[in-house]
Amino acid sequence: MNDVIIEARDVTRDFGDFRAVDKLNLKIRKGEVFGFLGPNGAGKTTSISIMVGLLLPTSGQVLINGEEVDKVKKGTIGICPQELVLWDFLTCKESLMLMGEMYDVPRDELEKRVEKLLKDLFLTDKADTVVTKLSGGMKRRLNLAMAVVHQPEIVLLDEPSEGLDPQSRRVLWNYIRNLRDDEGKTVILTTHLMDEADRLSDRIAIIDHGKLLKLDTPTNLKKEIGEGDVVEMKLSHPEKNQEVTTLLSVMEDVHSAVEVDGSLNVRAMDAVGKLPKIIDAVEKAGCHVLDLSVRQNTLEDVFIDLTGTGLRE
Ligand SMILES: Nc1ncnc2c1ncn2[C@@H]1O[C@H](COP(=O)(O)OP(=O)(O)OP(=O)(O)O)[C@@H](O)[C@H]1O
Repeated sequence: MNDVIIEARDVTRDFGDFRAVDKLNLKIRKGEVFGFLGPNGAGKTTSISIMVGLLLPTSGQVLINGEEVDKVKKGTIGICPQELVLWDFLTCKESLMLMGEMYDVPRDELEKRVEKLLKDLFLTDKADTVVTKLSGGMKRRLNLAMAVVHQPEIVLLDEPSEGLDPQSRRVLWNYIRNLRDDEGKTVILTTHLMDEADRLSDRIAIIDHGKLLKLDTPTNLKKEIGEGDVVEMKLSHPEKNQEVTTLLSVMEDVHSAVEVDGSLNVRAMDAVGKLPKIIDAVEKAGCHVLDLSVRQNTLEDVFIDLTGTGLRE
């Protein structure tokens, strides 16, 4: 489990004079689900594309199983890109068979594999349906099946939940867990959904503006910013948000107070017990609370703590 399967060393990628990935150093372990979490444009797709050899870095190096990424043998990696790549006029079964043939999967093995994939991804009753007649969620599931038909060691999923309804998302999440638990695959995924990163990943790399800000397990990431709760408030006079934030930041036992998308987020131990004092501070600034909720720390709070802004999604 602790064997390193992919290592990025000082990976940097420029597009003209724009730096999309800035000195990325990380190791992905065999058999883990590794999540890249960051807002749109953070550099997730660029990073993972370099890590699996789809894109060259401007500088730096990527090793897969200790070898330069361009020497890795065909079929080691299965890629499920953000945009669907499907053959419109083939059926689900035909698409999977063709993909398997392209990877030289032996015929009898391939037939069994295709049957299992259709079943695992709830596409059996669509086996003979052409791609153009599938729903968006079915197309996404087929796209994933096509990425893994040849049993790659590493599976790369770029924003796999994009556009999926909650039911399809659950099917997908269970399947991703199965890939790790039953098939021993290493799964790398990108997402800007905190919930998805939290529930699926063994470890998460939080990136923004091309830089790796933090890498740890979801539990450790949340622990690091402190146990406790977050009070979210909307004030009657948003122009006073900054003033109230300053007042709250210096209050005893308040870890932090920041403005996020027009609301105030206050992190504190025993936030409920602190509410009278928090509300008092708001009133002292000459406004009142319009809306208030108390919740536990999430990865978004970790992100805010690291960057001072929300995930913007
Ligand atoms: N081929 C390219 N040419 C120029 N700029 C690019 C190119 N590819 C990516 N970029 C820029 O690099 C930055 C990172 O893009 P990237 O697609 O890696 O982000 P991302 O985190 O995957 O975002 P999203 O969640 O929107 O997919 C963006 O500012 C993007 O505009």
